[in-house]
Amino acid sequence: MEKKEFKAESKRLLEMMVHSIYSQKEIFLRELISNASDAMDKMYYKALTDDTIDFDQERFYIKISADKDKRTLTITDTGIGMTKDELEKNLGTIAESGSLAFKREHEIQDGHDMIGQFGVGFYSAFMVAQKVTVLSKAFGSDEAYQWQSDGVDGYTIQPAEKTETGTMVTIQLKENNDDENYDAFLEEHRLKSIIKKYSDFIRYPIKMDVTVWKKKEDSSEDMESHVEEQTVNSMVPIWRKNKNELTDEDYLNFYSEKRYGFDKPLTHVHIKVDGTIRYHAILFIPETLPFNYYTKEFEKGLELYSNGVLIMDKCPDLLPDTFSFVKGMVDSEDLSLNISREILQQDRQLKMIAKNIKSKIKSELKSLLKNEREKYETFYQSFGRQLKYGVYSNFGSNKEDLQDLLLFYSSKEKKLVTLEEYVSRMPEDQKVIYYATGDSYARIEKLPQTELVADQGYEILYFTEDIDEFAIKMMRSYNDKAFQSVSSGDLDLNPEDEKKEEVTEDHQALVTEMKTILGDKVKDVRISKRLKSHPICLTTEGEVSIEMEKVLQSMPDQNQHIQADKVLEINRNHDVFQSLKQAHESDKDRLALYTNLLYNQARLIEGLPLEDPVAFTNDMCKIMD
Ligand SMILES: Nc1ncnc2c1ncn2[C@@H]1O[C@H](COP(=O)(O)OP(=O)(O)OP(=O)(O)O)[C@@H](O)[C@H]1O
Repeated sequence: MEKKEFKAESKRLLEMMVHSIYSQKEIFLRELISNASDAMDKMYYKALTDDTIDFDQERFYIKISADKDKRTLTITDTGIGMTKDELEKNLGTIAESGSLAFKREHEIQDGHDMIGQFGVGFYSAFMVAQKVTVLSKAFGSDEAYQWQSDGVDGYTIQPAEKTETGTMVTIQLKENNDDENYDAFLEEHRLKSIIKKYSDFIRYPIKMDVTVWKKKEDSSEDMESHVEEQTVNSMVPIWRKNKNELTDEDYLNFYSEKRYGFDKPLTHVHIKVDGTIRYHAILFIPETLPFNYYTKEFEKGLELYSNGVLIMDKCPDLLPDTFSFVKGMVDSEDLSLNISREILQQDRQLKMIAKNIKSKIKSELKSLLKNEREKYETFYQSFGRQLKYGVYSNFGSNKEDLQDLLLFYSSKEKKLVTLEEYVSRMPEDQKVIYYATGDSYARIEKLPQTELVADQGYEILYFTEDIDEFAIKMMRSYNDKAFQSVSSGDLDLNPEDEKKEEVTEDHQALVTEMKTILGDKVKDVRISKRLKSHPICLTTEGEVSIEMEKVLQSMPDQNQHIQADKVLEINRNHDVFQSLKQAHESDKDRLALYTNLLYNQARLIEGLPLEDPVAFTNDMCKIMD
């Protein structure tokens, strides 16, 4: 059977390429600079095996020049150049990568810096060019050739003059239109910023003629400008340097140059991994919350580089949501890029890097907590809430990872403590970790429910953030010690005393009557086992606490109907109890008045709104009569 070859309509293919592969026009410059860098790398590799070649670093550079009158942009390199055949083969065939062939021929393993592999990057020039001219003289050849194309009707190759070995790519820009101002690619600052963004760490100098302003020599006020050639890229990426060569200031400068944030980072982690997957990374833990952190506008992610060339501004897959505050970058030689270098082909490598990064961040935070407590607390003020969300989200699947990073205010220590510190101080007879919730430390401090627990000598953790209790309910326990709210369930404080003071039938009749008066407002009315000097308090039964009810009711969705099952607890040792008893025996209206008043007072103590403020004030007036 005769086998036929596929045919491709090259014109259509080129058109598709130019218009559908890349999402941004400016990346044409990244592609041409990468080609120039590859061409110089090839000289370097040749020199490794050929003693007659002297690889003098000084001679290798890339020059970008713009001509505003002619509307051309030229990218010149002093690399290996191309012969007539190579021009034909590499630039005349889409998807032919001379660089990939070179790597194979010289048995260069992946990850040895050369960038090109797909054989398409060059054509991205046609996104901005109406005509591209390539003038090239190959290493070891006396002849130079000019390749030219308008990207539609094929290309021409003809002999040309060129003294130096290397390549000059000249782009004749398209005419400006309503959608695009192509002239912008001739502006010094635009060119500089594109180079800085994508090609800052190309290993060869990228030179440009730059306008510099300085004071005139004869006058102190007037300024004059002159043009000088400057290298605009940093060349050696800081992440490839050894940690001991770098100072804290270097990292700080990198943070602000990269505009990761306006604050100063609290700390950084510099990672070099040389295992199954190789990568470098610099991660920063910021000090302050970005202003848009809890809005839809905030995008998490790290910069992703492949061999020093920027691939993605913010790669979200590199950071777990819990650590979305981390800033920084990753550079890997082992990524499988897709043809546009905008997406990754495989996420297996990325997943491996992300997993590794997650554990590095965790251990950095742990060491900050252990060794630089003050710094950690600064961090925690900004991002503690995020860690608690991390404990709560995904059905608590990250709780083990995060529980030792949490801090809560302690009733005893009067400062933030870890759960480990709390548990290590627990007296032997204390079975559970006590906590109390409220709007502020001062308010919790005064909660009637905390009194007996504190009297017993037990420490109470104060929860003031809406997420606190949700996170803790997800954890359930820490080191086998369950969390216990001072406002719910049986506190099991004085089992001996309780036995002595059984609830009498009279007491039971009183609270049953009070429950009838309050109706559905409460689940129950009970004689309290947790009150000491206060007459009443509200506690809850079941999973939803009063603080959780407040949070759920403030949300604009279907959770508004969720309510805590409230229990009004009465202190039988308080004088008020005697008044209640008397009213129960002789004056049912008075009992109703007292019951409603006490219930409303208990709501106020919990920071709950009064259901009927007018009725409450009327009740107050009645008892003054
Ligand atoms: N400045 C240059 N000097 C020497 N050779 C070049 C130059 N620019 C392009 N080439 C040759 O042309 C080939 C095709 O370039 P092109 O940019 O289309 O693809 P690539 O760089 O190989 O791969 P990728 O699409 O991944 O960038 C290169 O592989 C290289 O052999």
